[in-house]
Amino acid sequence: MKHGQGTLYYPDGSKFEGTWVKDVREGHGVYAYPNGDMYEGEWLNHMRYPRMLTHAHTLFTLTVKSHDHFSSCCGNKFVKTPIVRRQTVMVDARPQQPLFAFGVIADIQYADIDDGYNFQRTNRRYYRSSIELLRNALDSWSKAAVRPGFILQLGDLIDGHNKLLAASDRAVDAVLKELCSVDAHHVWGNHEFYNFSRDWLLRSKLNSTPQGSQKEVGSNVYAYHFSPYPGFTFIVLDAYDVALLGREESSPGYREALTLLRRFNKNDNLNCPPGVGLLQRFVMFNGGFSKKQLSWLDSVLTSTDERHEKVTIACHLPVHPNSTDPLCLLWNFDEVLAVIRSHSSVVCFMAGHDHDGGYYFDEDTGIHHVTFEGVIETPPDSNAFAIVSVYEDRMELKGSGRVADRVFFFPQSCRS
Ligand SMILES: Nc1ccn([C@@H]2O[C@H](COP(=O)(O)OP(=O)(O)OC[C@H](O)CO)[C@@H](O)[C@H]2O)c(=O)n1
Repeated sequence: MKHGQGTLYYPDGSKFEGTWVKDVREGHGVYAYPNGDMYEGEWLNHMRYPRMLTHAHTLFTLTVKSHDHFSSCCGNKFVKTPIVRRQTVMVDARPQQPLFAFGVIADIQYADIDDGYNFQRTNRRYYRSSIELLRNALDSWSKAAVRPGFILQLGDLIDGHNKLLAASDRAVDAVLKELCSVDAHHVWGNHEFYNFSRDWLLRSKLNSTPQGSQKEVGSNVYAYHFSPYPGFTFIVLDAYDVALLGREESSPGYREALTLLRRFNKNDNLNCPPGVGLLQRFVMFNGGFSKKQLSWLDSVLTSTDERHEKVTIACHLPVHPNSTDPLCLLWNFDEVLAVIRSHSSVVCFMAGHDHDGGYYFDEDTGIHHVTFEGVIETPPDSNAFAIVSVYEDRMELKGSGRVADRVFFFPQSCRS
């Protein structure tokens, strides 16, 4: 057990040098990240306390007791130092400032065409005004007290109708022009593949993979992770890794997808859902993850667990059956749920695709599954976007228009 003063070297190259209480970072310490960033300050329950104050009336105190010494180590790098001390940590009791904030928006599906309807003709689609709603979202984000450091764009940026009108390039340029003032992380949805080939997308501005992590999962899978703030990781997943959309008919991914789809869907039109319940997900406009991507996700989460980070996953397709209409569920949702359930660091799974939105809190794991309402089915006098303010212990999602406000407290498992 790590207890007292010592240094822990993490497998990814980061290190924490400071005080431990029963395997938990508590008291004073320095965390050095592999990229050279460092944080020196107070720690409590594994988390940083950057809001140390000097104004007595705003403080309450927490007493951290340290005693004994280290008796185990990671590798052979621990310094075994006997230590007995009591430390008082002062914590700000005033309303807190978020550590950082980010914006979220889903299914803009812009096209310069008149309004239409979804396939079932139950919901109106506002193709032309969706770009106006994006402008309103950008305006709101730019005026936020803590401006979003980045935007999660959850896929289906432009609508498939553009392809039929030979307007794909024009439409995507128009929307990306609006987004040029922000750092957008783009997720790919089915409408990306109606408009563009996977090769084109990988070479385009819709590939927001940060430099350096390009080849992590393999050149043909669009998945990456980034850390906008120490202790927080975001993972972008490729929901059309195993799919008919965007894969060459001769490719293994296409053949694997066709075999899977044909097993469950006997309809001539593979976009027509088979059966009822969860079987409905086996349609051509959905997709799934390859073993390769799942194993990459597993390895990223092993690393974030070890660092006691909080992870948010962004993906076009929802993966929890209680957070979406089953028609919109990822094909192998059960396999990805098994992976994220086997780790402690995931706090939130954000998706789009189901324009009606959805939400489910998985009590077993403490993971919040949020499916964002689609801009495309949002009337021009409303909107569908969010700003998420991130604190040490929670994320506060402030929704606009059809998106509801929510608070996601981080599960104890990623705090200890
Ligand atoms: N029963 C159905 C449903 C759809 N199709 C065809 O499938 C393609 C994709 O449908 P679409 O509604 O455009 O996909 P979105 O990603 O915009 O929306 C997903 C969810 O439905 C939103 O709630 C399209 O070509 C449809 O015509 C079908 O054949 N049979």
